[in-house]
Amino acid sequence: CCRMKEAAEHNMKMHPMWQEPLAIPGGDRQSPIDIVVRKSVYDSELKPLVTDYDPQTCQQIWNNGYSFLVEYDDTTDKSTVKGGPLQDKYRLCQFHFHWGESNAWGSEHTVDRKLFSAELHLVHWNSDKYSLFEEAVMEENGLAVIGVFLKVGKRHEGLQKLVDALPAIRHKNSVVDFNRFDPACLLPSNTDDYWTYHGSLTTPPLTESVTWMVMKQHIEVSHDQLAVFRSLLFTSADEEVQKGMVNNFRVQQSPCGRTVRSSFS
Ligand SMILES: Cc1cc(=S)c(O)co1
Ligand SMILES: [Zn+2]
Repeated sequence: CCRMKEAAEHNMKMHPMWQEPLAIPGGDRQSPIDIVVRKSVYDSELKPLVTDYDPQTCQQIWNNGYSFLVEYDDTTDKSTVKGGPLQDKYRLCQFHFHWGESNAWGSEHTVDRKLFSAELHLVHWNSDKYSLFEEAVMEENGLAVIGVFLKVGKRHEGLQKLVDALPAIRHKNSVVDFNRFDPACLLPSNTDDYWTYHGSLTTPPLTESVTWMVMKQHIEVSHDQLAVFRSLLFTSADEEVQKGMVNNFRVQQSPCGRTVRSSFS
């Protein structure tokens, strides 16, 4: 809608990270995209996703000036995803969200142009082939990101522990300890139905190393829970002008002829 475009344009001007760089590595498999359901291709070979998360590997939550990240210890294969379109096992390193200033928009991907209020990204890297995230992030099959749409409705009990930690990290570069959080509680009940395609990170360095798995089923969070996301700030405590952390989504990119496959018919 026009208000969303206005917000996105405002962001492009205000925050360097949302200004699209002139040269993008490769540039023909960027994310996010609109998922055109009638153009997606059912692939019966796609298996169910297998996530195996250990809440003990949860370490901290911090505001990186783009979003807030919940970081996991990825020095062992304790929290992983495999199956689905993936040939290898991928280690969870962090999850974060993208959201709008209004419930009317905020997601990065859309489904037949339908916008959701926010989008969760669970970021994993290929630990069968690489030894560090920093290495995997540069490689074609380096990352696997699970995307989950958030819709405003009933309160999400599992999310509340995370929401309660946000006031402590209002400013950019603030961090607090955060333990024993099981990210599986943020997944929809049905993780067998998803769309998958090859794309990129949606924030710099925008590298084209991501196998995306976008869940068909959304999760619900309450208006109040999302309002706490919007109480975060893009800016650090010492900056004279404080900017509310909202509309931290990237504008949609061209599919460039890519096919989105679905795990369901
Ligand atoms: C690694 C990474 C992935 C995504 S999708 C993001 O927004 C930021 O960082
Ligand atoms: Zn993201």
